[in-house]
Amino acid sequence: MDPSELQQLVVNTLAKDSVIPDTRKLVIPGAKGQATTAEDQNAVISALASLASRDIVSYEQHDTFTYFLTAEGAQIARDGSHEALVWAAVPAKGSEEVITIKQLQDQLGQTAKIGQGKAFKNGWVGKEGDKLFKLVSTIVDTTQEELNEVVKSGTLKGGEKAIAELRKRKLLEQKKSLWYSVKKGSAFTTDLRKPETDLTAEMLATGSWKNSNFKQYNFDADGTPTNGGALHPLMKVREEVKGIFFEMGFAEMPTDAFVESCFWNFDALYVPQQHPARETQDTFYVSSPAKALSPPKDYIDRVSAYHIHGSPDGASRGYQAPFSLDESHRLLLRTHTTAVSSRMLYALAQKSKKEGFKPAKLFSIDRVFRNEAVDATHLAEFHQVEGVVADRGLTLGDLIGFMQTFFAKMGLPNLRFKPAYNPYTEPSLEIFCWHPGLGKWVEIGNSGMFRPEMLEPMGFPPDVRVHGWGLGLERPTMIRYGITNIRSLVGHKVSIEGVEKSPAVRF
Ligand SMILES: N[C@@H](Cc1ccccc1)C(=O)O
Repeated sequence: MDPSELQQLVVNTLAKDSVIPDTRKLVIPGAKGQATTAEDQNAVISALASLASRDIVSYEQHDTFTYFLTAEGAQIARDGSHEALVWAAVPAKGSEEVITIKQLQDQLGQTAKIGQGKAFKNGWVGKEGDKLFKLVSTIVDTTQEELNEVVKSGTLKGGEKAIAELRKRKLLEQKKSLWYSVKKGSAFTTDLRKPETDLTAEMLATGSWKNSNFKQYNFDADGTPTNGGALHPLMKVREEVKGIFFEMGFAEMPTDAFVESCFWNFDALYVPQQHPARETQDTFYVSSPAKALSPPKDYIDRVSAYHIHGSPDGASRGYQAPFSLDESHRLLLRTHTTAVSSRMLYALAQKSKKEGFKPAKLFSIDRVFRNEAVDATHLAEFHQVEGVVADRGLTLGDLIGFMQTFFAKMGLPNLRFKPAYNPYTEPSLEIFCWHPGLGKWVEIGNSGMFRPEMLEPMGFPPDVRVHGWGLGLERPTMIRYGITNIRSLVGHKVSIEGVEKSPAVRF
């Protein structure tokens, strides 16, 4: 039967009778008698499930065991039980006819063997010597009757014990079958047309809207996700960090030049030309173009003099090592954002010569490059956050105070500092924060007071001090999002879906 016809039959029956106590009794118009068989219940349940999903009906499932005959059972139902066949084969008492056990076995074979015992036990058959005779003139073959009842009704009125007995004798087999009782649902209707979801121009024109069944609005439905762009988690954290800098009165430095000269990346920062960090294992050098544009001549001369001899007043002795202009003009991928700070501080110093010194608070957040072995926590390119403050008479206390405020705003109120070495700062401090998740102090950044050997050649007034700090963007982001392998944050293994679903960050 067609599934939609079956659905219609169900609702029509409910409209008439208000309940269907047993779906096995559903009557199909035109067909006679019991309409749906045990097998039909599969079609019934799919029709009911579909109606119930629209609240048109509700139903309950029930189960019943039905029974059918084995081949031997079917034979007995037709011919009679073995014991009845034995009884039928032996003569009445006192008859002329005589049959011995042996003759009975020749005549009935297996049946004689199986049936004899029961025929004796039932008191149907007796024995004189080896001759058999009937003890009663009529018998009731219960086994045959029961089996025929099963054929007719699928079960036995005699109940479980009788059924168990027949199953033990392997005359019956049992099958579990399901059936259902059905009631009207909260949205009961006999109109099963699929509800319309759109009101069309055609419906209005033809007037068919008047008789249409419209689907209800579902105000609880989730909207379709919008197909817009999504910010990468790193960029979300960057926005938050930027917010902190702006809140603290910092201006953003331009960080668009990934390629820098050795001069701005190292020399201007008083990093000795013989420093191991300049070696190719740490720095990506650029081969083409081979040479950077020259920085202002007087400035490079002063930088060179400080590198070789130190300050004119003798307070610094410099590195007492050669300074190569060729080395200065090499190009590289910047290894830290302090390359940007050096350009900006130089520009600030030039401006103060003309206009007088004005304090400055500058920050940058952008990409840097290091020729490092890539592993779960290191990439060859990553992001640095850097803050630089220039003012008259700044002290180490100002730097520490600034960092405490800054990191507290990032949700890291617990800081510790450890003396460290940077060629361009003295003193230098490594920054550690307490990581409650890991239960230990983790290093998050590096900081210090920029050296006079760096600031004096730039041309700052002598009492101007500059301090700064830098940190990676990746580590706080990974901690924030619970990411343990950096390659699931950056690179070709990043899941776009993960990026789209990553929540916004609020420190
Ligand atoms: N440039 C340093 C960070 C730093 C910035 C400013 C001052 C001191 C240190 C680094 O790469 O780790």
